[in-house]
Amino acid sequence: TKNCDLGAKRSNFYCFIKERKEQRNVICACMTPTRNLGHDEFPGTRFTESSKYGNLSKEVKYENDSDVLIECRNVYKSFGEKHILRGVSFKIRHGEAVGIIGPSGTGKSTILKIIAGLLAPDKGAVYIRGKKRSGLIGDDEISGLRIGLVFQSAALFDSLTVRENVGFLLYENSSMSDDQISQLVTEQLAAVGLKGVEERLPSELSGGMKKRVALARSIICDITKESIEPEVLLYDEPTAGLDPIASTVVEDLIRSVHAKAEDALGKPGKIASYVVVTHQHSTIRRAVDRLLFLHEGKIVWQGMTDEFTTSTNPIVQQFASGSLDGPIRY
Ligand SMILES: Nc1ncnc2c1ncn2[C@@H]1O[C@H](COP(=O)(O)OP(=O)(O)OP(=O)(O)O)[C@@H](O)[C@H]1O
Repeated sequence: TKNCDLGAKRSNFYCFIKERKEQRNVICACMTPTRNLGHDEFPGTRFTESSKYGNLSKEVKYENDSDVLIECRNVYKSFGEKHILRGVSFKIRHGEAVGIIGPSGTGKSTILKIIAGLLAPDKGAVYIRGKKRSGLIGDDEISGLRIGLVFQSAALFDSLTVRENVGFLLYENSSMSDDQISQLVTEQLAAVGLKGVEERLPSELSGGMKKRVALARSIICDITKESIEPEVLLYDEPTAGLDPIASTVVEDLIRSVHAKAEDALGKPGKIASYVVVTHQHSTIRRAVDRLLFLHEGKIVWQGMTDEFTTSTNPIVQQFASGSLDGPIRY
């Protein structure tokens, strides 16, 4: 593939992009704003208790909702007879780094897809900056908040080079020249610690490198636009299948592209908030600040990361210890 005629390849590339229009929306989607937001300070918090697990579940209450970017309100989702989500409610605020944890098959990936607009809830709604989303993501819902979904598998296009994968949205959507896109791709790759891999195919990368390429693809944006919307990134098990050191690299990268941190080039990160679905304790400890525990279709516990290991909630204790004894049954 690398040696084929560039023109033909580029032409195939655009055909490919056209065919993959649905998938483009998977990578990054845009929605309409209702409020003017943009600070990193958190309002004061207090805790209230509520759930069928008695006084062991915490719900964080904030003084106001002016910094809420995404809200899931009473979301239900079934697949046939399987009732997966049964009234899931939570908010993602500007500046937050949130983890969603819970047993396998409880609907963590499903909730990310609903937030990203790839699946519609059966009941309940997703609010983007206070505005109820009417349907799935569409091309006409552009401006205000970008939502990127980084798949567990990295979901790179096998027949495209790293450069084409990372620049995918810009080749299709922006008025940037090829040279500009190329330069930006190189910069974004450097921001996730990758150099000299632009012309490689995904099959020539390790699992960890693929995840980093997927991350570069999710943070790239059209720099010629006058205003660039804040972005929320959704990571679906970003460290699954990686060795402990490669996991640490990815966890630090996730932190580094956050607006509160600096990327590998020392520039402030661009991601306003992010949500990570994970099973890995290292990712919970290193990459997120607040946790939501999904079980039996609902958020049954939420708290700060440091409360995860000290919680007396039997579900959290069982999950943290990996014990077979407890309320979670397989
Ligand atoms: N498109 C679909 N059609 C039918 N069933 C689905 C679909 N998507 C998900 N499911 C089912 O919904 C349940 C929840 O799936 P989901 O992938 O959201 O769980 P999860 O909590 O992310 O699991 P894991 O931790 O194992 O990745 C599973 O039983 C899955 O088989």
